[in-house]
Amino acid sequence: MTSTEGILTSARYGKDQVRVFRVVRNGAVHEIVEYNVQVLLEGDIATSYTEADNSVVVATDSMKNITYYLAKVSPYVLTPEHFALHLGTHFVAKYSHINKALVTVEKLRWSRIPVGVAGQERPHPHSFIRDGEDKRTAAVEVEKAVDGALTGKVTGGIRDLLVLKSTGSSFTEFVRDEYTTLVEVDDRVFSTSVDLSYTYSLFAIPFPTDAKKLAFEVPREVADADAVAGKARVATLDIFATDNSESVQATLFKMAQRVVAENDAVQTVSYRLPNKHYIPVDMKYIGVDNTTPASAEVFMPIAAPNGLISATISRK
Ligand SMILES: O=c1[nH]c(=O)c2[nH]c(=O)[nH]c2[nH]1
Repeated sequence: MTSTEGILTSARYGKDQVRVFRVVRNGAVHEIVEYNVQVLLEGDIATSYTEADNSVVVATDSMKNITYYLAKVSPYVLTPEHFALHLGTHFVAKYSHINKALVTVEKLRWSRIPVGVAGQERPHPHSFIRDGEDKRTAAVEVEKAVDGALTGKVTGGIRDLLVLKSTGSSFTEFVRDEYTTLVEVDDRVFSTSVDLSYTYSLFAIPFPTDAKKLAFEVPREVADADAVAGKARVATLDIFATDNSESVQATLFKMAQRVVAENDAVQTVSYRLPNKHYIPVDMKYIGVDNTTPASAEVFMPIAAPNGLISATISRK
């Protein structure tokens, strides 16, 4: 017997971890991207849950097929934000009962291999190296209003950007009370795995005149997504490396300020920074000093627990 004790209050479904590799051949010089794509749809799909009505279900297998098809035909495939927007727009334009598409694209690193003798290397036209485990991310929402008007919301970002500095970080003058055991340090190891996301302002998307033709043009609000992503990564690394950090919080704020300052299109910047602790090993038992900031040379990297510092900085 079907229970009527509960009601469906929200529903979305789709395909996760669609792995896509695309090569664009410009003569001998190839451009490549490797993506992990997630597509989730919302709309008039309640009966698929409540009445086993599959007539409203676009199969997640079809969503996977559409992802590969657009990877083949979209002129925007090389930029994660643009590809995600094209995909999202296609879903809501093609299926009248779908009113929201949430598409995330995670871009894996593949950089050109520098070839030649050391010091005089040149980027190879079609050979690449995974030069980092960090991923560029794009999260897009395309929403269709009841009158058919489309709006787009785009969030770009980075995740898993692992960094460490062996000095230029202190932590002092925090609350001291009966629970405090942490000692103040004017020099410490600072390591984090950067998780960054930044939002663009909401924009209108012209309704594709012929969904079959996949009509889509990149809105000007997100036209510079590649440049923004590049500047955000450089700013993050530059501030991390050069800031005389007084805390993860203070360094985070400087990073975010710079991303806002350098990118007119960016409205809010959020960082989530785990503080990956490195504890100086106590060697007093063997008569060796390794615990003061000046003497500490051997550290124990601690997997858990970690601090977790996050904040959102919004354009004034
Ligand atoms: O930069 C830091 N911020 C904190 O909030 C904190 N708390 C802590 O124990 N160590 C640190 N370091």
